[in-house]
Amino acid sequence: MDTYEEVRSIGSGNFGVTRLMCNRDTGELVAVKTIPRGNHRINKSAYREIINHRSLRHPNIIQFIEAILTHTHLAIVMEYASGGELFDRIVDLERFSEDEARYFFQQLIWGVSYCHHMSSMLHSRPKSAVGTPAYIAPEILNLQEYDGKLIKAIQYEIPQQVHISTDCRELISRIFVSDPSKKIPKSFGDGYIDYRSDEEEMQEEEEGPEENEEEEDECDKILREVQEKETPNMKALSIG
Ligand SMILES: Nc1ncnc2c1ncn2[C@@H]1O[C@H](COP(=O)(O)OP(=O)(O)OP(=O)(O)O)[C@@H](O)[C@H]1O
Repeated sequence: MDTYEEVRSIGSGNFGVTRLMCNRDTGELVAVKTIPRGNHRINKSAYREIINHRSLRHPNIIQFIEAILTHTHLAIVMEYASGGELFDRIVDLERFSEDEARYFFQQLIWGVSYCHHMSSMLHSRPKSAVGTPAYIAPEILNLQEYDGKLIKAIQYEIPQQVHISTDCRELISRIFVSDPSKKIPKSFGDGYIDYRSDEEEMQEEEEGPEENEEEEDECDKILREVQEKETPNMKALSIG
């Protein structure tokens, strides 16, 4: 079961570390996210991530490959995106042309649209209240507390020296609005983005996700499946 060998570390997130690894049998490069086990809340989030991720198949979404359970960690093996961080690319180039920005934006919208479309079949909906502050929707950020202060108003401004088309300006002005009812309409993004009211979504965040029996069963099922393949320790992944 010594299938994957570490090549290097790629990055870390809120729950664990992601490494570039090589499948010894096929030579395929994969990304493996390892999450320490033990914390019930993290375990649940990780299982839900597996349940949702493995149901997705789309060219603009990283493909789930498999999950491996060890005594200490849960490892999610997935397709490796070799292009690096979009943010770093923008920083390196200093700025994108509108055509380049459109190229990436379109892919993002396709991926997100697909997730929203699939969310009716998945066991939890895409959430916007977690993650990196810079990427959080304004209405969610408005409610956050930083350094003990509650942020009540956010103003976005496009600097004078940035020249963008009227269409692009219009698009941005309709995305960065804190009133969900004034946001870009449903028809945007192939017509099937679920622009469920963010207030509804925030309320759900506050109350906590719905715990339904079906979801619990699914978590148990995944856990059992993963446990059947349980490997004794992280050596099975040849880390470090
Ligand atoms: N499949 C992948 N291919 C290439 N790089 C990846 C892949 N998955 C993750 N990474 C890199 O590893 C970093 C950490 O990923 P991880 O999924 O742990 O956290 P995150 O998505 O940044 O945040 P969060 O913990 O909120 O999910 C990412 O920022 C990215 O640079």
